[in-house]
Amino acid sequence: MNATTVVRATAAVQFPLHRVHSSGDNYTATATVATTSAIECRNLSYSVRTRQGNFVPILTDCSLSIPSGQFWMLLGPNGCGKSTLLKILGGLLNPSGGYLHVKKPRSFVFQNPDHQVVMPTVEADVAFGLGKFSMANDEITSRVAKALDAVGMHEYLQRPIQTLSGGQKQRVAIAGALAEACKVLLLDELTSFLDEDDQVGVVRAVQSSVASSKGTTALWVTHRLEELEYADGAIYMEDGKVVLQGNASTIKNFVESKQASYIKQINS
Ligand SMILES: Nc1ncnc2c1ncn2[C@@H]1O[C@H](COP(=O)(O)OP(=O)(O)OP(=O)(O)O)[C@@H](O)[C@H]1O
Repeated sequence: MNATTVVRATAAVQFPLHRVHSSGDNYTATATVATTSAIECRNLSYSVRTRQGNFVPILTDCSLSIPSGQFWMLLGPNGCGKSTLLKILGGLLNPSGGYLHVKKPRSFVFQNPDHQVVMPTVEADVAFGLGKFSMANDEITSRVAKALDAVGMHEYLQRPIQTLSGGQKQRVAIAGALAEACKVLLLDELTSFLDEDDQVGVVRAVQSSVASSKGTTALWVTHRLEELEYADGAIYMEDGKVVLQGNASTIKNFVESKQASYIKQINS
């Protein structure tokens, strides 16, 4: 059964979740849970093994649920585990334990667009990922046009990649993921190398792409509280754990009050 089709048709459906065994990379489906979420984690953990053979926990007991068709943000202090969690959601790392469900296809957009935008022109780059599907040229042209339109880059179709700004390259990378009709878009601190105009442009491009899509869900890692105004919801992490998830204003208030009490503490 195609999970995405079911989500569009009904409210509460069953998705297979995966039980992850700590000893290896094999995922064995052992449980099902009723959910309409695009992303669902239960008690997810991730450890790394040191040279001495000890396991160091990076993520502990992380549980979260992100509804389909929404734009969410993942926040927390440096080193709390945001990128690690995002990589697990993107299938780039295997968790050590817990339950995980992520709708597919899913795409990961990296912090540095030069690692992802590889073709000579904008058009060729956005079409690049479609090469793996057997798709008619008309369909490729139409998907590339729609994806570039969604990120406000349609007029750059024939532009050589090396003439683009950092923010424009980020948008081309996002368009590549949208052209492949990804259901989940995972974006790792895209705005950290951009100037203020580009930061706002990229976050708005993701917000409008999600809003105009048929059920694409985006999770955006950021340090910038001001970006929360574009989000439907957010997750706050500390020390490898999910501390809170909720609507964007709840998370903003929570982080601001933490910051205020920290400042009060160091000034006292
Ligand atoms: N392979 C690894 N070996 C050892 N430690 C690791 C490894 N991968 C991640 N870590 C540690 O796990 C913690 C979480 O890292 P991660 O990059 O996920 O944090 P982050 O919240 O994304 O940080 P930042 O906001 O600074 O980018 C850090 O302390 C990091 O040093």
